[in-house]
Amino acid sequence: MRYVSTRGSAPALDFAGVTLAGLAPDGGLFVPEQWPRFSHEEIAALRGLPYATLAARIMQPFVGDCLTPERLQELCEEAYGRFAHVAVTPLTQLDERNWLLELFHGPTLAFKDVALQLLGLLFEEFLALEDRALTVVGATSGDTGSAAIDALANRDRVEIFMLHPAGRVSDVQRVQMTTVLAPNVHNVAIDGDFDTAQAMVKRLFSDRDVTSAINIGAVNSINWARLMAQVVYYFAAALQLGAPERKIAFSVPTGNFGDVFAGYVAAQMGLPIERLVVATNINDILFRALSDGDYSAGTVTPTAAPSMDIQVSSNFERLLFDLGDRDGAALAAQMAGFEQTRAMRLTNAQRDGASALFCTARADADDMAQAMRWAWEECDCEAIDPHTAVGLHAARMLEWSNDVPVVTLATAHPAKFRDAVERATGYRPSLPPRVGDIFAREERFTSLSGGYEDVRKFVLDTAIYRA
Ligand SMILES: Cc1ncc(COP(=O)(O)O)c(C=O)c1O
Ligand SMILES: N[C@@H](CCOP(=O)(O)O)C(=O)O
Repeated sequence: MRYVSTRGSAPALDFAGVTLAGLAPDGGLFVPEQWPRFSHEEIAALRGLPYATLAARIMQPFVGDCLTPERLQELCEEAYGRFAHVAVTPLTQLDERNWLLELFHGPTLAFKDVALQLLGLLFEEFLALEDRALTVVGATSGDTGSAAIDALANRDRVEIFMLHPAGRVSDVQRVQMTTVLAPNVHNVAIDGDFDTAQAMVKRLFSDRDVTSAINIGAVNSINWARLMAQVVYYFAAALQLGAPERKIAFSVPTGNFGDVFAGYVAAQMGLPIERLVVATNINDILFRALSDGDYSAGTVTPTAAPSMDIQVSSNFERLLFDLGDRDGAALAAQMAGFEQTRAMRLTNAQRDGASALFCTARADADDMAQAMRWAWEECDCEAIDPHTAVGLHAARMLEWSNDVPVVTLATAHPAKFRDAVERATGYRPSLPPRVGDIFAREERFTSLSGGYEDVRKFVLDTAIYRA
């Protein structure tokens, strides 16, 4: 399998190449040259497999000959062996139509662990083969940071700089990152929001002084391997609910458009998906883009679902590329316009293509609180976090044909956002024992307030590994 850039002018790479490269050198995002496709019979044959085996089967066509099937299976067993639930991503039924897909049984309590536990192992594998080291630079609104740090702390040949927006992550998210004192972990709090941090990270990838000094890599959903691993749980859930004989809908709390794009990939691979609901909070650029073609970034408003406080949704570019006849030059021009003005209109082809599979809904603070209360009061004391609540609100307000099960992705453990859950329901979820005594530990991070130049200097001065 080869991978091409959404902006059309970077050389194609294999799976190991894109895993280590992160962002394409032309500023685009890597996507597979074509979508692998499973037949109805091949999908039916996946039913009942243990999660790690299912993961290896779904991912093998993307990995190609960069890993043998046996080695991929071993890595999946190691990555998913750390999850606290034997099913890895279990389903819970809420009522006759609604289900939750619990994606928070990994070490850091959010769906990011599903991909990042594997990505840490893939880095180690490919870096050893190539005998080199990687300096990962990432941006987080809270969950990617904790999951990536857990996955990479103390690993050989890799170090991580993680930028989080100061004061805009939950207390649990912050200490999950800042109490990891491993020498290869560098936490940075920046002045600004997640979009500012993500823009800095992308800029570092195109800064010649940086790329000639360090081998820069990515753990954000910029990195194709992140999305590939997230495709698996769409299959896992749909197979349990009757696929491929039955169509399933998914409601996905969305910020950077990575998780829901993984659902789109599952559909391209042949999984019968009725609809993908792009559920946003009031930072609603995707809601506006999908409902009336207006992709323009406003300012970020802090909400009770801080991980989705995003206005520039990185992976939307991957969808626009696929819906626009994969014309990299045209998309490069469209994205350059967006980067200058922070606004763009979707073309008719992009809008029509998106509406065939996606629909969208938006949740404000009351909607989120009501969804958390509904789950708690009407569904046998089911505590859900505010991000999941955005998805559940959308799942419940949209109209569905009779026999379609609707699966809301439960993207974080309620204890990660226990203040918001308590405000809505009166119940304060406790942190599971696997998180340990994080509030008793020493915190360490560097605060940088001077913008891009400060961050760049810090990375160059601090990096352990050199290109
Ligand atoms: C808990 C949680 N839910 C939902 C999202 C949104 O996912 P995505 O950015 O892949 O759209 C995030 C952040 O990515 C998150 O951390
Ligand atoms: N919500 C994310 C934002 C970064 O998204 P990513 O999926 O591109 O890594 C976070 O928790 O950091």
